[in-house]
Amino acid sequence: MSTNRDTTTEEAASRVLVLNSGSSSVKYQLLDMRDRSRLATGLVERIGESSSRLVHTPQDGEPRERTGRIADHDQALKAAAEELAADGLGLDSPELVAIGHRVVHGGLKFSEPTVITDEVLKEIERLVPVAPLHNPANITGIRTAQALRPDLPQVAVFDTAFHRSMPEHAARYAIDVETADAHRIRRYGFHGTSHAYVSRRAAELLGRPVEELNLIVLHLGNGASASAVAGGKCVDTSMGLTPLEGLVMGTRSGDIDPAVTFHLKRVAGMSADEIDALLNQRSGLVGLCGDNDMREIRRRVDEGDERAALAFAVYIHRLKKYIGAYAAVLGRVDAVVFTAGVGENSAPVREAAVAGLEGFGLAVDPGRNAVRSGEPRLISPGGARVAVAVVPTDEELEIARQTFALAHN
Ligand SMILES: Nc1ncnc2c1ncn2[C@@H]1O[C@H](COP(=O)(O)OP(=O)(O)O)[C@@H](O)[C@H]1O
Ligand SMILES: CC(=O)OP(=O)(O)O
Ligand SMILES: [Mg+2]
Repeated sequence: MSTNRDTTTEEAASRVLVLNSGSSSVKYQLLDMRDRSRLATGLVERIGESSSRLVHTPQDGEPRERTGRIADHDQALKAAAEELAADGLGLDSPELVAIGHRVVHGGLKFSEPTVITDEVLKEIERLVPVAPLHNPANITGIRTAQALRPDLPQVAVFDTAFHRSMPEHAARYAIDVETADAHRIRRYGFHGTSHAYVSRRAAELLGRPVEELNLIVLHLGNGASASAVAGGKCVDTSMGLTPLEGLVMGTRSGDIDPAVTFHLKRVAGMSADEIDALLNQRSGLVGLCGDNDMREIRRRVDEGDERAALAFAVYIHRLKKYIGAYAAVLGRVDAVVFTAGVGENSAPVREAAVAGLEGFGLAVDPGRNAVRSGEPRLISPGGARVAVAVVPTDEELEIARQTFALAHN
């Protein structure tokens, strides 16, 4: 009898809550892993400001909105828990099997999803200086979730994990080896959950095993990174020790001459913290033109705004350089894949990124590129040597999948 009941309970317990805590936002999703359906999704934005906003969307209902100051990530998560409870999906449910957390920096230790122990949490804390915008928020999310459900496994899924396969020559900076090793200075890479998921989905779209494919994946969100993926494994990626290196982003500079920092210190008298804030928060698209939303930038470009046009041109030029670099790293490219907010939605970015790269076998069909869809799709012309694709990312589903698999073992 009791065995039967246990089995039933185990079968019923199939829900995973996923938390993706960013510097000023929390995205959350409650998924039922039997059919991977989303029972509820939500977003808390502008945490810490007076204009905070929570939007909660139940599976079969209308979105509900709360406005007014949400002081920190702890309050944000508690507000999300209240919204879930209002739908009968409270965190006290016995059907919840685990909580999965996106953790941005996993350093050298973590290359797999990991059940969070005190020791694991200490290591995530130790890595705060190399992910100052992200790890502190991830830690608060973990602590609040632990307090709400101390009995449940809490699982960390690391942005860095997928990139641990990078060969040493791609992960090393060309600086003194002893200094680098003493301070664990190397290239870690981020957005790995997205790069891995999108690579697999791109292979499905192309109808070929991922093991046979060489892909360039362009994750263009507010943070942005490019990866060279050979046979499903990352061989190079544009972010480094921190998520500051590489592409031009919403507020981050991406690649600059490291001497710019000494120059700002010596000549402009700026402190390390001031330079950090400049490069992470007041650079990139926002630094170049005052806006970081690609929709707004394109609107301004279309109206003839010169600063927006320059920002767009700098963004595209950097993107092209990485496409070219990764074509060289891979030797042969089967597909270039666009993903994340900008990559999935901005036809002008995709068109401009590939323009002039016919010599690499790259082209975009204007009709296909103009299609708006939530589905993976090809945007290259029929018969093109290299496929160009749009593949929506789903970091939350991937985190849920990995969390569920680990909680069941
Ligand atoms: N329709 C659109 N056209 C162009 N850009 C868009 C569109 N929708 C969203 N974006 C861009 O996507 C960005 C957010 O991407 P997202 O992947 O959600 O970022 P993050 O996860 O880093 O917050 C926004 O800053 C905006 O520039
Ligand atoms: C690592 C990183 O840049 O993440 P996000 O794009 O969420 O800021
Ligand atoms: Mg993102």
